[in-house]
Amino acid sequence: MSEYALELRNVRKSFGKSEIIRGAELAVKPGERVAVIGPNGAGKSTLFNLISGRFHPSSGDILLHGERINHLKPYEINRRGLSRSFQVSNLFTRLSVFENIRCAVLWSMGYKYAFWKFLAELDDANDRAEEVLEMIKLDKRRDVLAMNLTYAEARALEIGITIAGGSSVILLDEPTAGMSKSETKRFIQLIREVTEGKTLLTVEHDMGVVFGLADKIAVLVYGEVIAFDTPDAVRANARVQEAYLGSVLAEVHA
Ligand SMILES: Nc1ncnc2c1ncn2[C@@H]1O[C@H](COP(=O)(O)OP(=O)(O)OP(=O)(O)O)[C@@H](O)[C@H]1O
Repeated sequence: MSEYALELRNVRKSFGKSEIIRGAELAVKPGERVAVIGPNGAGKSTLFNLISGRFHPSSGDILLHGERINHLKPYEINRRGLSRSFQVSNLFTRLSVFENIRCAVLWSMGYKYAFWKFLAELDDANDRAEEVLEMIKLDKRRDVLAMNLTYAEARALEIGITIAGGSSVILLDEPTAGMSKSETKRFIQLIREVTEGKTLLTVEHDMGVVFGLADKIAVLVYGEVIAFDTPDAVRANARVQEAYLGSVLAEVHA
């Protein structure tokens, strides 16, 4: 077993002639919470798409628990224990909160339309769905249709769907985007709770969230990880100050 939950080794990705990811390196230990930050267009979303299998690297390796996942499809990577947050628009809006979670649980159990298997597993799926509802604090909203949730509740449901299958590596793309300050604060706490003991990667622009949530920060600039360290070390890193964080921190302080 590898020492790392997730590893990127000299990962490159080009679209046509433009190289967007240029030799990215990252080694995340099990249980670490990592925020990926960087200027607009640095390649953060592309990196997430590479890790979750939506894109394949042009070269280099991506390893999940020591196993190469470069050429696997998203669902194959998911089956190996990596789960990426779906956007709110991917919720089943006409299903209840409970049913949304149960779908995610059944999917993770490998339910493949076999009715006998479905019946045998339904009790387990129901129990797990109830457990997840409590974790995301939507148990009192269990029968509400997803389309009738508030924005923050819908984002909590999205997190619930992401963690429902028990994946050990979780990718969240700007989990607090669009939330008010007080919602954001509560949500950071929720994310901390539901990802306890798991490996977490987030893409984040909000520095309050980054410093509130992350054990480590990966700074991506022009498709390269120029720093990967604790928040304090990254804050003090001259190269990061120069390339990115200096201006962002000045803004935050202002
Ligand atoms: N499928 C694609 N085909 C061509 N170019 C792409 C594709 N996906 C992303 N790019 C380009 O890659 C670059 C990096 O985009 P990406 O969305 O990964 O950056 P980002 O760091 O997530 O940016 P932001 O912070 O603004 O969301 C951009 O110049 C973008 O136009």
